[in-house]
Amino acid sequence: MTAEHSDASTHDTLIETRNVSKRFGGFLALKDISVRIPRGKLTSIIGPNGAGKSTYFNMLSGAHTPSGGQVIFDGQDITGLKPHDFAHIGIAKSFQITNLFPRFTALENVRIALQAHVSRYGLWRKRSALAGLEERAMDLLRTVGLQDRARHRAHELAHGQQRSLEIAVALAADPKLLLMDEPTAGMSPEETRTMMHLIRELVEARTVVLVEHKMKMVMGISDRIVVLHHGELLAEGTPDDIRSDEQVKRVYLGQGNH
Ligand SMILES: Nc1ncnc2c1ncn2[C@@H]1O[C@H](COP(=O)(O)OP(=O)(O)OP(=O)(O)O)[C@@H](O)[C@H]1O
Repeated sequence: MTAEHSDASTHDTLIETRNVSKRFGGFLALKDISVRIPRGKLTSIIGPNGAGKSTYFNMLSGAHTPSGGQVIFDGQDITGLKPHDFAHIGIAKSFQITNLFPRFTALENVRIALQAHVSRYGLWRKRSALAGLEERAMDLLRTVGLQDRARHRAHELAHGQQRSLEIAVALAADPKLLLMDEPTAGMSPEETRTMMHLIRELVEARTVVLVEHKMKMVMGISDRIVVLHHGELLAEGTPDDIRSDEQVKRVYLGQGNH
């Protein structure tokens, strides 16, 4: 199924790439990718190794500037904006690489992130904005299921809990779009289940895009799936569309991860 044939055009689009390409020297890593990511849904980007998933993710997060094409967010052309501007307009990302302060408690990590968000907008002048930070930090810890770990230092938390804490830190900026790069990487089956459940809960209030290797996992929780292959858009649609797509079957056949 291609972008033209999908029903994505009937959704309310939050972010969209129009004919986006990315060149690294002489190598074209992404070719004319046109995709609409619907608001309030979970969209997963999948594809075999080297398909261009990370490159595409980096386009959505602002880490890379497209070599061609446009990125439209909430109706505005944001192509070429600086990475920190992406954060300002409501795009947050949660990485595999930890960005926590390991010796600070879980609560302190989230409070610092909230404080950074509040001061960025000059809201610190309002005393009420600062006064509520601790409570809001606790609320965010509750959202990610870490309320019982608030006073634990980040480095004392289990791997899965650290990933959940990173999500709380990302949510501190109250993003419209949350981008997640392999949120269950290195997790135990139990931690993976908890994280999948959390991601589904997050989608109730915002738009989430994730890049994931685990095909089974994304099939179970995603509203929409984008499949990349050799830098091209191979297929796009609901998990059922993707499961029955002949081209996708061919690409994944024999890989043992479907
Ligand atoms: N900075 C770069 N310079 C040169 N080539 C790059 C760069 N980043 C990515 N590539 C190439 O672009 C292609 C797509 O890479 P990308 O990391 O986006 O794929 P991926 O689908 O995320 O792969 P994986 O599943 O292995 O992480 C690969 O062939 C990679 O070698």
